[in-house]
Amino acid sequence: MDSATAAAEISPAARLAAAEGLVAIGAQMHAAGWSRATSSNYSVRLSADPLRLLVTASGKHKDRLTTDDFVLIDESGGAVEPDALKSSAETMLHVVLARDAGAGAIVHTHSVWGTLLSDIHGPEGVVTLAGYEMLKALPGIKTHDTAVDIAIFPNTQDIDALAAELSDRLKAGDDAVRYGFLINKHGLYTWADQLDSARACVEALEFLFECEGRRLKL
Ligand SMILES: CSC[C@@H](O)[C@@H](O)C(=O)COP(=O)(O)O
Ligand SMILES: [Zn+2]
Repeated sequence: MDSATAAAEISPAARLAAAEGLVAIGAQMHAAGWSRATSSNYSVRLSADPLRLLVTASGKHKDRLTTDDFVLIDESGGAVEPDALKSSAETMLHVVLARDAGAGAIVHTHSVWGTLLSDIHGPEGVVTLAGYEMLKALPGIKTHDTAVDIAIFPNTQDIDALAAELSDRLKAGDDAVRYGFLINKHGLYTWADQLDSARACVEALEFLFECEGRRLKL
């Protein structure tokens, strides 16, 4: 067995722990109203080199995930194991985030406030979140006295094209894709080194989207 093959072998215990964490995230995101009607996808990176990600299978209700509802994928977005379920339609976004942003866990949500804000600010291609204490829940932010740009990409069913555009912006060090990004009238992607930290990022960003949305309404 060569070293790459050996490194690609994922221990059943690590895979099960990741799946259990993702099942719990699904229940939480659904309960919050951010993953309704089979929307959303989530992943955990189990190996960086070679890349191995455990990603949700496509079309699953996120409040009823089981540890069998995940697919182990490689750097091409293909399933590693035979007879695997079909992985998320948005698998390539997870691959790019794990590869080019160094994400250890990725969470995609479809909240009402994120969807509305992505529409309202869609023409500018960015929504700016400024001055909120909750910004300190994002990695590395130590004060409310700051502003975070969240990029808004046009929605598309061509996920390979979106993944390529995202990759270019991550490699260019674009600040608007540092903490997450929105897709127009679609939803949020955010990530962190661990699933628990990614959960904090989702909760913070969704809170901030709701603040911005309600502020506009008021
Ligand atoms: C229910 S529509 C949402 C989908 O089109 C997609 O955006 C999504 O988030 C879930 O797709 P999936 O293939 O199940 O990962
Ligand atoms: Zn989606």
